[in-house]
Amino acid sequence: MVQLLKVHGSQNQFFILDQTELKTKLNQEELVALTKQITDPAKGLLDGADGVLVIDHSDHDGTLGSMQVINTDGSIASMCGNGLRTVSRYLSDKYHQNSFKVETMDSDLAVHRETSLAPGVPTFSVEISPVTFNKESLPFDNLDGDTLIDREVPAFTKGLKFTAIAVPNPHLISFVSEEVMNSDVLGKLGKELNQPNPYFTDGVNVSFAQILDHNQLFVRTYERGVGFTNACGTGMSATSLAFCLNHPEVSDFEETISVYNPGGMVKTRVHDDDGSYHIDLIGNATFTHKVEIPETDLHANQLQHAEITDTGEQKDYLNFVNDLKQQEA
Ligand SMILES: N[C@@H](CCC[C@H](N)C(=O)O)C(=O)O
Repeated sequence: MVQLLKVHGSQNQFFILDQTELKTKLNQEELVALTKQITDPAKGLLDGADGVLVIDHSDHDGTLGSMQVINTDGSIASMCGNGLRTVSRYLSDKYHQNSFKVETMDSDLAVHRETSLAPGVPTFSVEISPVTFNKESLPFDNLDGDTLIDREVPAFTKGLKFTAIAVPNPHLISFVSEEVMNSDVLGKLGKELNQPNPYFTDGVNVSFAQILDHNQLFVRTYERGVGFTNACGTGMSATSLAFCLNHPEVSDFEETISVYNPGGMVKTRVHDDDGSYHIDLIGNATFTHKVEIPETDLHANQLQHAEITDTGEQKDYLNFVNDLKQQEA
């Protein structure tokens, strides 16, 4: 039997598969097929998820393992902030270390265990970097200029300003009113830019943000390869950077920013090292279920013999979210 975990960061949900625990690792084709099946709300397990996080060995200095991110549609993402927190907890528990690095597609990122956000809510801080703005790294095309920072793009939506940032996965961000946040604009734009289109040929994660107060945001994201999610960690990190750059009167580099999202709340801290940026993303790493499954079934993409155990952790997470709502009221 092999153990998978169902996990979430701000209720952005994933299954974790540790390839190092298998007799025979799943090949890339098997991983993609498993992801499409297990994350499907109808055909998968536990109402599906937003992707699969695949852990493997890493031989890089200071790392305890590597993480590959597979979106629910089978596309591969270079990074996942909420996912990295849960992978960090998994590796931290497995190797009894609280501060280390995790190899991701583009870089080895520093992570560490943090003081819990609330009782029973394990919390991790992860580094979000490298950060770039140039059109080649996102990539984008057919928009004026080599970067897109706080500019109107009428082809996207009239009257809104957009900022494009790679962290290193691609994000398009707009600061909007409450009315626009509650409209169907984000859903329509997210869908348009994640089907064949002349602007973001590889698709893009689209986030709308509302400024709530000094160093306080609400962010909602339509994710590439997934659709609407409860939260997107890299999206909230990129949005925090756009907040510091575009709205300096209500935000501070190096200070804690509270980022509320439909799945809860995270904290970010944006660092400016002489124009080179990186972000700390701090939030929950919750394991909701353990899934035991025969290894042969995993290779054959058959899920009917999976045995599921509830960890009981979600109760504490929901208490944390309820406390946030009470503080708001
Ligand atoms: N939910 C993630 C981002 C996952 C990848 C994204 N959909 C992409 O394709 O870039 C996060 O928490 O960062």
